Amino acid sequence: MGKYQLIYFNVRGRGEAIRTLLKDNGIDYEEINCGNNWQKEWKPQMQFGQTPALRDNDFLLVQSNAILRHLARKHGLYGDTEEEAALIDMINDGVEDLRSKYVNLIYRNYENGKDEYIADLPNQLQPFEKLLSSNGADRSGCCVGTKRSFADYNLSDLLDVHVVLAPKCLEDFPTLKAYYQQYLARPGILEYRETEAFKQRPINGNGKQ
Ligand SMILES: N[C@@H](CCC(=O)N[C@@H](CSC(=S)NCCc1ccccc1)C(=O)NCC(=O)O)C(=O)O
Repeated sequence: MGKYQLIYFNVRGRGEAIRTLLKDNGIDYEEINCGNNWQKEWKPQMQFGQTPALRDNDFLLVQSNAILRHLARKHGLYGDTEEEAALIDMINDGVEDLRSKYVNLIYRNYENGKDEYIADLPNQLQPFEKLLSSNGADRSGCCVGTKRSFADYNLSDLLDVHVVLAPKCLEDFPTLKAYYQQYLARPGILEYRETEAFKQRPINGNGKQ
């Protein structure tokens, strides 16, 4: 099997959960920055005219959550039972709901919407706190069961960008805070976050965070 190619802009955005899954699991991949000639060269190749995309040999896949699930199926990151897989899907869909709200704030309503968004953030984080508390995720670092899943990389990245937006947003959520600190302490994540590639990469495409 050839090396995976992750085709995305040089931002964290919807690509970072994929990058951290690959890095933390020692899965080799090539990063392709499609920003240089997006409209003419890359956009027409994409099934929905969007990125991120994962090239897996001759197989090209778009939609960030489909990419996460594809890698999870191939690399044992989708739980041990059908019920665990369903719960992982449920949490990942919850992550997608909040990520969509975050993306809309960042790109469409930052100046006027930031204060209201941050004020409502506890209501958005509470369901994750309750779900992860019921699973002892503060100790295991796993949102479902006792094995990390693709939803852990997506949720951890979501918490990461929200801690930048609202540094104290986890102070009232001890499980989420411990779970996020567990993520940051993972050797693969620590090593990756020390790279220049990570440090120089903006969170979003418009410079807002
Ligand atoms: N559902 C898709 C969404 C992919 C997506 O939005 N990709 C963006 C890049 S990732 C991202 S979060 N972009 C934010 C752009 C945005 C601007 C304004 C409002 C909402 C989003 C993209 O390809 N833009 C270029 C283009 O469409 O020509 C996925 O999860 O991969």
